[in-house]
Amino acid sequence: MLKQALITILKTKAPMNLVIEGLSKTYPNGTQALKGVSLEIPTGMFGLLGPNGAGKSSLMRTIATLQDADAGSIHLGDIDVLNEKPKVRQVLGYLPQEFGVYPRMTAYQMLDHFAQLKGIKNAKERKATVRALLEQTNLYRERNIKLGNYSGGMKQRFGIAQALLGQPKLIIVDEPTAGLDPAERNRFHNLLSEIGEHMVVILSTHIVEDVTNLCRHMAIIHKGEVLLKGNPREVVEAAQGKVWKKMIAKVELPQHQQQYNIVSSHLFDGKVIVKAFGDECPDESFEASIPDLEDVYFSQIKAKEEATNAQIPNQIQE
Ligand SMILES: Nc1ncnc2c1ncn2[C@@H]1O[C@H](COP(=O)(O)OP(=O)(O)OP(=O)(O)O)[C@@H](O)[C@H]1O
Repeated sequence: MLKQALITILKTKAPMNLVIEGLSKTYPNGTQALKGVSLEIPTGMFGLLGPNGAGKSSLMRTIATLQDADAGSIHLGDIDVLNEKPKVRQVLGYLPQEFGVYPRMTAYQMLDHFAQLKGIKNAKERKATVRALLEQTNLYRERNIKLGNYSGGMKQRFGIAQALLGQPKLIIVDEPTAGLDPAERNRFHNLLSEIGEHMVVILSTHIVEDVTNLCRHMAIIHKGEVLLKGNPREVVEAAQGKVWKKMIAKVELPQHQQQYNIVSSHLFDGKVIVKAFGDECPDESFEASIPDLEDVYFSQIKAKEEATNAQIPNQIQE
């Protein structure tokens, strides 16, 4: 019975792609949060990577039918997301950035309540579904603990359990691992990757490691624009021979930032390792470094920042 319920939860008919085309959004205060975003997101884990304020939540909320766009389209399979909101809500599981729970209810009571709201009326079916989800998210043993006493990681796993109710075809998780300790993060990663085998899972995050570890496809977004998209491994391969590193004293950092295209700096053993990005080795004081996704991410963000800053004087002249 339990196994059957789990299979039912995870079963999807045909794989569904999420296709976003030319999506734009400007808030009433004039902030342009999305500027013509286009993405094709297949079944599996998709990482949407960007710093704070990049536009990730705006995009997630629009896909989750919680806010409207000014222009563009979103299709999930044959569902027109912007114009068929009730249909989307039937196949959507959403774990928002701020996920509120009733602290005095136990996980079991709350999930049972959510299951009723999702329309699972049959008590026997609901019991099996709730149990299967608590098992899957590794919370069954803690099912009778009040949610107010859950740790951050347990709350996030509970958030996934509620998002999985109703056999979703699309799961959206917004910044889910912020604030989790390494063990909890690891557990959460395992859970997400298991789910990602069966449906479209969009993971919005500013934590590069989450995307490296989990995602088959990704995009980097900043200032409302998609800067790069692809497979994380291929994206990193394309940066081979372009990352250069050097160890310096802390006091030398400002001068290096001025002189070279430094994309990141990490403290190491009381010193600083700086990394520069470029086709040529900056000079003989640098050595070649094996690139990783963080190098690519920082170089993209920096290039975008510089391009935006370079535009400002032109705008003033006009
Ligand atoms: N309701 C709103 N009204 C006005 N501006 C908004 C609103 N929501 C977001 N913004 C602005 O839109 C831009 C994108 O914000 P968004 O929350 O989508 O980014 P984010 O990548 O999710 O960042 P964070 O991780 O900090 O939430 C930011 O400049 C933000 O200040």
